[in-house]
Amino acid sequence: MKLVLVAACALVDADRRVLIAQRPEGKQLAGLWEFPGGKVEAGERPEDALIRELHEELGITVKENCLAPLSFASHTYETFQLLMPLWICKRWEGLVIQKEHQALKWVRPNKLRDYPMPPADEPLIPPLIDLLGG
Ligand SMILES: Nc1nc2c([nH]c(=O)n2[C@@H]2O[C@H](COP(=O)(O)OP(=O)(O)OP(=O)(O)O)[C@@H](O)[C@H]2O)c(=O)[nH]1
Ligand SMILES: [Mg+2]
Repeated sequence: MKLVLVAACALVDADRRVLIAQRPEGKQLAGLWEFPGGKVEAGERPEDALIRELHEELGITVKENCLAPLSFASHTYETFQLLMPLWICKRWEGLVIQKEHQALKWVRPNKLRDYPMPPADEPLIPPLIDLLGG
């Protein structure tokens, strides 16, 4: 089965809330809430892919030394195997703006389960609660 590598990020604000974004209509898993990020292109470093996606999707500029690895998701979807490292980022340049998603929301980690997320994302919630204290 095809392995798809996706780089994703939990942006964390001063109140220890995490940014989630609602996937656009017409895309796979439309309407579900996800961590910003996207597919790593051929020959691209995952960190570069993430920095690129954060700029495309949210308009922010992130430096690589402001990305810390937190966990990863591995999930078997019907047509592909997803492998998705999740970085955490507390510092960036620019204001977060909604460019490609239906909506953006800052939520405390222990409230993430109130928002329907892709099935791959569930195991990423406990490490966020551990790190950020719920
Ligand atoms: N960004 C992101 N993708 C996720 C998450 N969870 C999850 O299963 N995925 C899956 O990972 C894949 C990457 O999705 P994506 O739509 O963000 O990719 P992309 O930004 O490169 O968009 P594009 O392929 O339309 O250009 C999708 O199949 C998506 O369903 C998540 O939390 N964040
Ligand atoms: Mg994306």
